[in-house]
Amino acid sequence: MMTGAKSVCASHHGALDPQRRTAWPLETSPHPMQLTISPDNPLEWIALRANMVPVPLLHAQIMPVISKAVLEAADKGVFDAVAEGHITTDAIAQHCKLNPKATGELLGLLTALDYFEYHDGRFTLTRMARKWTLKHEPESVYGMMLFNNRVMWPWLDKLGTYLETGEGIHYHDHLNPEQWNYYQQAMVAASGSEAKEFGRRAPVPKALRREQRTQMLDIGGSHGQHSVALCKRYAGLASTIIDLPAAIEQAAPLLARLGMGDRVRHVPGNALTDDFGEAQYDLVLMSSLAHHFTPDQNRDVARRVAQALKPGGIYIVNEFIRPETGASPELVGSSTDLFYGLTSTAGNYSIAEIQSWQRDADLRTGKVVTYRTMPGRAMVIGAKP
Ligand SMILES: C[S@@+](CC[C@H](N)C(=O)[O-])C[C@H]1O[C@@H](n2cnc3c(N)ncnc32)[C@H](O)[C@@H]1O
Repeated sequence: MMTGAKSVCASHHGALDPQRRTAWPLETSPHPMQLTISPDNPLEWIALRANMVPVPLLHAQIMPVISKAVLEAADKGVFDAVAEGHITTDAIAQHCKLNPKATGELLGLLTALDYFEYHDGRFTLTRMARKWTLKHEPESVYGMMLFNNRVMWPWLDKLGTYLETGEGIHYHDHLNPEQWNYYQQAMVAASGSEAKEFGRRAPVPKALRREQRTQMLDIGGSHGQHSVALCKRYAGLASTIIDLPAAIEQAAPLLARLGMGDRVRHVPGNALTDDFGEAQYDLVLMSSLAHHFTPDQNRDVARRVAQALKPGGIYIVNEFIRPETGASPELVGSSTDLFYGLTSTAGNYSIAEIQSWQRDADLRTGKVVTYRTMPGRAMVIGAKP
């Protein structure tokens, strides 16, 4: 049935569509991974093509409910309750201190969304839910769900004002310590699987393979997962993470549990004003921070990074990429663009824009690595001659 939430699904041509259980041939892929409305039969396909389906109703009525339901389920411990063996509606409601009728409604929606399977009055977690929603699973996005539910959700109310004024909320300026903690936990959750791919596929200067002692600077590096991934791959590499003091207060224990000791260390600072030094780093990474800065600020960061790089060193801007308006739809890049506008007044940038900051800093550009596990993200590389 196309008109249900079940039809609003992520499909990846080339992967298994989770709702339809259909393998799509790789070579038919016109776009990267997309959130789409996916008809279940030829009649629905025709109805969709004939514009008989009220698509905006799905966006306006179904999607907000889906998002909030998933966030509340995580926050109320519903996924973990099922993992711990509370598998009937009443047992889940009792364990999570929820109303049984309301819990039944929530579980129905989450089952339609493929978080649960349901047989004979019992719920079990699907493979997808087990990997991504549980509090203590290594790649879980639980931290992001908590942050989005407790800190970010009220920000969305301000989207109308942002659209009128163009002025975002600049959350880095006024989070309280508890919110900083949710934020840093969210960053761990958001970048856990990405950091693995970054560690495997990030282009590195030859020095990292050849020399015994090499240095990395990780600007806005927070939890340090990207630094750790590279340091595990290159035994001679050590990394300095510069981040805001309030972030480091919360991120320090998150980095400590990765067990890298002094090889990956935090230094409090401000990327907008600090001098990064002179010819001292082989590699500089700035991951998911350019979208909080204006073009001029990013150009200035690139200039100071270029100064701080050794000859042959590289600067990786790891970012969500803003798709050109009218290009193939890419929901991750375009929705995060609006979201970072709302939250920081800045937003995403195109690859060409990022490369222009690097070229203005006399770095050589050309290489761009897109992620296989995350649409809309790329490493944009500038190299110091
Ligand atoms: C979106 S998070 C990205 C974290 C990490 N690099 C990643 O990719 O997962 C942005 C980080 O930049 C930090 N940050 C924001 N403004 C900064 C500034 N002016 N100087 C240094 N760090 C900053 C934040 O505290 C936060 O830890």
